[in-house]
Parts: sequence; structure tokens; C-alpha cells
Amino acid sequence: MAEYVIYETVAVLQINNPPLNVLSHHVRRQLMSGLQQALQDTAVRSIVIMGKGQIFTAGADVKEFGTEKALSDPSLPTLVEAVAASNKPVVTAFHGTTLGGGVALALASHYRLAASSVKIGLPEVEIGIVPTCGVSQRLPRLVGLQTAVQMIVSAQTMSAQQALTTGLLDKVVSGDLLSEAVGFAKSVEVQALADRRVGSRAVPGADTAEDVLDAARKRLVRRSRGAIAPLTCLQAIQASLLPFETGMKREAELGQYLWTSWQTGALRYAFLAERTVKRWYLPGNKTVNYRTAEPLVINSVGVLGAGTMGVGITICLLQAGLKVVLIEANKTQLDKAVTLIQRSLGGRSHSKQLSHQAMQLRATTDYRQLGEVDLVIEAVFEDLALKRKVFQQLDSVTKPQAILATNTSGLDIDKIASATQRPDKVIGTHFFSPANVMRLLENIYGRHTSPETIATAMQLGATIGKVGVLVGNCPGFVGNRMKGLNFTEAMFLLEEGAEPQDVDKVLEEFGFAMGPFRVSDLAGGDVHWRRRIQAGLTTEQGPPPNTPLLYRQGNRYCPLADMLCMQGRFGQKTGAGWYRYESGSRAALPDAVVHRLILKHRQDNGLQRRNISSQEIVERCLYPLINEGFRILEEGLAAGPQDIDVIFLLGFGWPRHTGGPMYYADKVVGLGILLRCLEKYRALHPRSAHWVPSSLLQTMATQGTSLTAWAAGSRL
Ligand SMILES: CCCCCCC[C@H](O)CC(=O)SCCNC(=O)CCNC(=O)[C@H](O)C(C)(C)COP(=O)([O-])OP(=O)([O-])OC[C@H]1O[C@@H](n2cnc3c(N)ncnc32)[C@H](O)[C@@H]1OP(=O)([O-])[O-]
Ligand SMILES: NC(=O)c1ccc[n+]([C@@H]2O[C@H](COP(=O)([O-])OP(=O)(O)OC[C@H]3O[C@@H](n4cnc5c(N)ncnc54)[C@H](O)[C@@H]3O)[C@@H](O)[C@H]2O)c1
Repeated sequence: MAEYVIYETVAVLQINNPPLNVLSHHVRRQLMSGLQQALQDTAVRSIVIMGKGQIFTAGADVKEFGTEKALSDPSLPTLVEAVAASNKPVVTAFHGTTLGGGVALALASHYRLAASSVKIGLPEVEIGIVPTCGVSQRLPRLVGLQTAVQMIVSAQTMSAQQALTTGLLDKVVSGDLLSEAVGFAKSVEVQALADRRVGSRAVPGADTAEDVLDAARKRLVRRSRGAIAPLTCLQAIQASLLPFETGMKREAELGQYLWTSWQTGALRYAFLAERTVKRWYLPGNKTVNYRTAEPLVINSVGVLGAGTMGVGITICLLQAGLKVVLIEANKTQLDKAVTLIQRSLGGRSHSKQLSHQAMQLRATTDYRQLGEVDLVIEAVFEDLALKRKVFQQLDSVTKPQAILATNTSGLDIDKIASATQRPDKVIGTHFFSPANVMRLLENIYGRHTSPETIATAMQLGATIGKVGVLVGNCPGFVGNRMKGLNFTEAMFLLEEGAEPQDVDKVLEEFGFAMGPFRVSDLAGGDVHWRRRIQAGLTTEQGPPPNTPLLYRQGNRYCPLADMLCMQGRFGQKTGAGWYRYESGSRAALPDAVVHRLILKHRQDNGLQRRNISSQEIVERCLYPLINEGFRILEEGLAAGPQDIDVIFLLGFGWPRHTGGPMYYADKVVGLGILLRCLEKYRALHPRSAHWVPSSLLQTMATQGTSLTAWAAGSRL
């Protein structure tokens, strides 16, 4: 709702729609009637628009998008233009986070003031729409093209000071915002409005417009990777160089173009899915959920193993203000890790310049230092026997109520937990590399993991700024189990005629930041090799004795990755993998050695080369992954498709404008088409079980049920 209060000659319209004052239909209606009342009330000489509670407004109500309510009168564009047309000065006063439609209201106003706490942003491009309501036309007129491009196309937020400097704000206040705003409104009530109407101004620096737009266009063409919103938003900004009314028409056209594209649906789904997964529950038992399970308070954490992951995990924990005890068996590695951590926290190694966060770190080789920690995250080598041994040790050195978590990429949580006397306090907390950058935390519960332990791991994720997703225990859990098939098929495509760079190029055009072969070289081919060795699929010397080269454990198998690892070609860390890397460069260069290795492998095994289309590369690399997602839902190892999609969006760089693998299958490909495609490849590749369609998919495709409908109502 919106409240209407008169302060002498000033009418104050205060949005009051907690928690985020989003501009839902009922709020818009009350704002409009308040505005009309103020305009008709002759005692009123100026108007203030502001918000009640923690923030001004998070903008339009995203949950109304796609429903009639979003367009119900007064629509947001109508409300904004009513403000712009006001013949009494309108002052918008904002505080806290101010986004989207809230900025539109402010730009349509004659004056803008804000509390110093304000954070101003236009996240529309992130949900696949143009910031319409005149934003793309008025903002450039106020702050210039460069800043408008940064805010609209890159969704960069602005602080109060920046907004004052760029001219977006007229004043920054530190006192009580309401009284400041009323005072300010009184001070301008006699001012002429003509030159205060932003729409009537020219865009400053228009003479260099083409350079600014060109540079931005070049950057976007490189980075958009199939997402249409950024370039469309740039076109809208370009229209601000036209007369205002013409530009407004162009903005509306471009807005409509995105509003009706499937990408905005996918981006909105991704936005809401990240919030939905917070409302976790145990897939097999809904009574255990985010409302019923109380997390333990975690103040100190032990991290075991100071390698690639241990370092990243420690940085996250310290940045969140937690105390950390870092344990590493190898003293040299420990010292290296401490330097890395202190450097990334902005300190230097000798104490007096250490940042406060770094001061919370205690690094040692002595396990007994873990005696007082509330939780331990283990990140030693991916070896089950080793992990069971260290969990036994942890069980004896830590306090009985401490939670023991493992960062394993896919080993059996129950097998690790059974090495302790407290399996109820054992859980998987699977970070993604680089752990201090990737926002995903895949939490894996075991057969005995208690609701309290789950709640604690989910809360820890939120505390360190991660999005926690709860999944069940199976080999590779959800992420790696599905992703593994993407890599398996990518290698089969090499046997059948493609080169690594062909496959990577197609998946990067689809929208991935990196294709599977570049990702393997980045993460290190040895990580997955060790896992294949652990699974008995291969050995350090090649195929296990009496095992056919191209067929392992009942399935077709491609040994090319093993062959590279046996030559020590692990990727960037060894200067060569699927690609070669010149020293100091991360540019992946096609390598004749790999080309020859693939050629020889085909010749030696009578594998025919053929031309492979981009469509086939997309289908072969993505559809088995999606099919496995359906199997995971069938097995009740994930609460819903949103959980799987968030894992891929935040853990594997799945292109956000396609919503994630499950959304993409449901809304873009169509389950019927997906099923027929799986059946086609099953017939062509009978020795790959991953082409057998999941029965859940079959049921939905034949009944014409959508995954969204199947999942609707399943969340708490
Ligand atoms: C003709 C029609 C034309 C229309 C034209 C539109 C033009 C306009 O330019 C478009 C916009 O304004 S586009 C809009 C531009 N604005 C944005 O894109 C907003 C982006 N929002 C954010 O970035 C973050 O939510 C905040 C930083 C605001 C708060 O972060 P935090 O403190 O971590 O909190 P949290 O966990 O993130 O959210 C808490 C709950 O609020 C929910 N919710 C949030 N925003 C919502 C919204 N706008 N709406 C509805 N709901 C919204 C969220 O789902 C969650 O719900 P749940 O049921 O509990 O799961
Ligand atoms: N690298 C990745 O991309 C990635 C991503 C997610 C999860 N993981 C998982 O995280 C774990 C660690 O992987 P990593 O890449 O950081 O490995 P790493 O080889 O970089 O580091 C492991 C560290 O553990 C130390 N260590 C070994 N045994 C120890 C013991 N008994 N006590 C104390 N320290 C010991 C080693 O000295 C080494 O420094 C593995 O389970 C791996 O599967 C890795």
C-alpha cells in the first residue's frame, strides 16, 4: 500500500509494502490516487514520494510479470508519466536499495534526494527486460551516455556519492529523511518546473555518442553469448539521442520485443529459483525443512587441507568474519596457502599490516587445534580411504557437538560418515572452484544426517554469501553426476569427427563461458582422472587388465582423456591439456599433438570420421545431462527442477538466459522433442545407457505435463 500524509503544504506519498516495497498493482493504484489527490488539493504546493521500512523500493513486482496484474491500470508506465506531467514539484526521496521502477519514478520527478545509505541500480537487463518507463531516455539526459550504459547494460549499482557526482541526485542527506525531504520540497515549491523535467533536456556529450555506443556494442557482442537483452538495452539508450517522444516510442517497442521473448521468462525464473531453493526441505520427508530445523550457531570453522579448495574456502569464511583454523599436512603447502589467503584479504604477511579478517586465521599442522571449532570442512585429496582416515581423526579431536563436513566432489557421504561415531553430524558441503568466487554450495545429506546439521550447512552457505542447494547422496551428487555426461559425450564427438575447439565453440555460442575441454584444462584433467581411477574405469597405466579399450563397466568408453593424463597433460597447470598454453597465458591454443592423438585413436580403432553439425553437438552434450536431471528428480535426490537449475547456473556457468538445464528442456526445447531426440540417439548409440530416457520424462512427455506444472505446489 501507499500512505498519504500532508505536512503543511507538502503531500507525502509513502510506499509501505514490506519487505521490499515492490510496486505491485495495489501500490501503484494508491500512489496514483494519492498523486491525483495532491494535484487537486490547492493547499498542496509540492509532493514527496518515498518509502517506509528498510528500502525505498526494489522496483516493479517481478512476480506480477507474465500475469495481467503487471499491465493492470495504472500500469507502471502510466504512473511514472503521471509524475512526470505533474504541475507541482515532485521530490523523490530514497534510502537503502532503490531499483528499477523506483529509479523510473525518481527520474520522472523534478528533484531527487537520498540518504547516504542509498544503493541505486537498474537490474532489468538481468531479468531480460529494458528499463522502460522512460528510464532509458531520461537517465542519459541526466548522467550522460557512459554512465547510463554502465547502469543499464551492465546493471552496475551506484552509491549516493557517485549519484551526486554524476547529477542523478540533487542532494544527499544524513539526517531524518522524511523531514529533510519535506524541508527540501518546501524550498522548491515556487521553482519553475520547465527545466526540471529531465525529458526536456539534451543528452550531455552527445558529440561523442557514437564512440561510446560503438565501444559498448563491441564489448557486448563479445560477451553476450546469445543473451539478447544487453544489446537491446543499448539500442534503447541510443534512442535517447532522438527527440524525447520519439525515443519513448522506440523504448516501448524495444521493451515489448524483450517482454515477449522467451529469454526474459528464463531470466526471471532464474532470479526466483535462487530464492526458492532457500526454502529447502528433505525431498523424502517434507516435515524436515527450513522452518522446522534449527541451525547451530557457527563462530569458528576448521578447514582441513590447504590446497586449491581449502584456500578458497578459508577466504570465504574469513571474509564472512568467522574464525578459521586451517590444517595442512604439508608445512610448505601450508605456508604458501597462508600467503595466498593474506594477499587475497588485502594484507601483507608480516602481522602489523594484516587485515582484521586475516587475523582470525590460525594455520597449523596440528589437528589438536581443532578441539574448539564448531564445524570442520575437509578438503584433502579425493581419496575415500584417506577421507575415512581423517574423519576418524576428526571424530577424536573435535568436540562432540561439532559438525564434520566434507568438500568431496562426489564420494559417498555415508561411507565417509561411517568412519565416525557421529554420522548425524556429517554432511557434504561441495564448493565449486574457485571457492571464493563461485556462488554455489551444494549441500549433500547422508542417510543419518540430522535436520539440525542440514540447517547448519544451509545457514553457513547464506552466511558466507553462497546460494546453498540441498541434494541427496549419490555418486557425483547432482552437479558432477549430470556434468559428467556432458564431458563423456563431448569426447565421443572427438572419436566421431570433431576437434576440441569445434565442441567448445558451439557450446560457447550456446552461451557457456567455456566449453567442456577448456573447463577441463582450467580445473585440471587429473581431478576427473583420479575419480575415474577411483571408480575402477581406468588405471594410471591405461585400461584395467582384460578390459576392452572402448567399453567399460557396461558402457561405451572413450580413453582420450586418460591418454592425455598419462602424458602429464593436465591442462593449464601443466602448460598443455586439450589445448596448449604459452607460458603466462591462459589463451587456449589448438594443439597438433592432440589432433594427431585423436587421428591415431580413430585409425587404431576403426572409428570413421564424419561432419558433425552444431545442433548435434548441442544435443549430444546437453540432452543426456538433462535426462540425468530427470532421473535425479525421479530418485528424489533434488527437491525440484529449480534446485538442479540453480546448481548449473551458479556452479557450471550454464547460460542464465536459458534458465538452466531443466527449464531449458521444459520451456525452450519441449519435453516431447527432447524425448524423441533421446530415443533417436539411443538407437544410434545402444552402448551408452545415458540415452535411455528417464521414466519421469517419458511420463511427462506422453501426458503433455510441463515440468513447471509438475513442480508447482511442491515447494513450501
Ligand atoms: C506494462 C508493464 C511494464 C513494466 C515495466 C517495468 C519497468 C521497470 O523498469 C521494471 C522493474 O522495476 S524490474 C524489477 C527490478 N527489480 C529487481 O529486479 C529486484 C531484484 N531484487 C534484488 O536484487 C533483491 O531481492 C534485493 C537486493 C532487492 C533484496 O535482496 P535480499 O534482501 O537478499 O532479498 P531476496 O531474498 O532477494 O528477496 C526477498 C523476497 O523478495 C522477493 N523480491 C525481490 N525483489 C522483488 C521484485 N522486484 N518483485 C517481486 N518480488 C521481489 C524475492 O523473490 C524474495 O521472495 P521470496 O518469496 O521470499 O523468495
Ligand atoms: N579442484 C576442484 O575443482 C574441486 C572442486 C570441488 C571439490 N573438490 C574436492 O575438494 C577436495 C580437495 O581438492 P583440491 O583440488 O583442493 O586438492 P589439492 O590437491 O589442491 O589439495 C589437497 C590438500 O590436502 C592436503 N592433505 C592431504 N592429506 C592430508 C591430511 N591427511 N591432512 C591434512 N592435509 C592433507 C594436501 O597436502 C593438499 O595440500 C577433493 O575432495 C576434491 O575432489 C575439488
